Parts: sequence; C-alpha cells; structure tokens
Amino acid sequence: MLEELKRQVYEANMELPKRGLITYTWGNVSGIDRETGYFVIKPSGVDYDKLTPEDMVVMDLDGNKVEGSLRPSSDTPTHLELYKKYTDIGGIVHTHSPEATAWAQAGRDIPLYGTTHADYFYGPIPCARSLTPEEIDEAYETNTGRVIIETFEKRGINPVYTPGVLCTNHGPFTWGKDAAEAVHNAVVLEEVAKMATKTELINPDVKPAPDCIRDKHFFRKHGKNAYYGQ
Ligand SMILES: O=C(CO)[C@@H](O)[C@H](O)COP(=O)(O)O
Repeated sequence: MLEELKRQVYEANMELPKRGLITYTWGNVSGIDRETGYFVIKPSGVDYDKLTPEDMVVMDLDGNKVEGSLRPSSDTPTHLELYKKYTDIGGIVHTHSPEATAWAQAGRDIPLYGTTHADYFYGPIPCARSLTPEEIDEAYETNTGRVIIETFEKRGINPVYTPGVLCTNHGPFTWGKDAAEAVHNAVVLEEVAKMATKTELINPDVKPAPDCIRDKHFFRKHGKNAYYGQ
C-alpha cells in the first residue's frame, strides 16, 4: 500500500546523506497520506546505503504498524504527535545535523539575523525545553513531540510559518507540506544555524534583524495565505 508515498519518503530520506545532514542512521523522514491517515517512515537503525522504498514502514495515527517487516524509526512517536496536532503538516524530518544540534545542545533559539533565515522561518527558530526526568522515563519520543507543541503554543508561534524546532539535548525537527519540503527546510535550518554561529563569533554583540526584514522576506516568498496551500 501507499507505494508512491513510500517512494517519496524513501527519496526524501536518501537526500539527507546527500546533503550532509546525517552520519550513520542519525535521522529520519516521514510523510503522511491525510486521506487514509496513514504515515510512512524510515525503518529504525538501517544504514542509508541499504535502504529501499520497500523498507519503509506504514503507521496509523494510533501508533500501530499497518505494514512493514522492519521496526519504525525510534522517533516515530514524535512524528505521530506532530501529525495528530498539525493537520497542515505533510512531512517531517529529524536529524542530528551538527550545526543545528549544537544550538539545540546549547538550549538556544537561533535568532533571525538575516534574509536567508527570514525566507524560510518567520522569526527565531525556537528551542524546546529539555524534558524532565519523569518525561524522559515515561515516553521520551512522545514527550518530545508534546514539548514541541507546548513550545509553539506557549510562545504563540505558527508552525506553518516556522517549520522547524530545536529540541534541547537532542536536535532539530523540521516539517513541510510533504517530505521533500521538510528535507528542504532541514537543509536550510542547518545552513542558517551555521551562519548564526559565525555571525555571533564575528560580532558577539550582534542584534537580530528588524521585523521589517522578517515580514518583507517571508511574506514575499510565501505570501500571507499561500503557505501550505492555505
Ligand atoms: O536520537 C536518536 C537516538 O538517540 C534517533 O534520532 C536516532 O538517531 C535515529 O534513530 P532511527 O530513526 O534509526 O530509529
């Protein structure tokens, strides 16, 4: 089932090593078919050079495996929480890309310092709080998804306009209208993280760009209602 979605998700997963975003199996991509409510995700722990479209695992929104001989990614519960909450999201990526993961480990938002950032993210890329020991022991990946949602709700951030987040002590998650766009946003997030690190090294007193740069660049590229087909 969902052979075309499996192919799209497979190809999106294979883009991660091509773009230098992952080492070994440190990452995963999924995509959802909103008609069936099933989503397709990379299997856990499989080397990327051994992956095939047939290896992709099909899950339902109750967290049950619908099809697939392999175990779904260990981050599947995080993808699941985000798909259940945000019906505009069609694809999700998680990586341990080094620049973005360094900001996540530092527990810092990535400030909006320039137009490259503003073209894709309407404001700082938020860093979700670390999980409590109880949350980690209870259900690490599920609670990672819930803390992402908590971060966006508490800070009034629109996940359609800011399609990415850093998870403290872990790494970045990005999303988009489909798996390919989620990967595109993951690549941009890593580049923006790299630029921000260098920006602060060059000028430790640097201030975020004015809101007019954010507004002009983001909405020029995405429009107020064009994002995700809204
Ligand atoms: O953070 C972790 C493990 O600590 C995960 O994100 C893995 O890096 C990816 O695992 P699989 O997708 O292969 O299960």
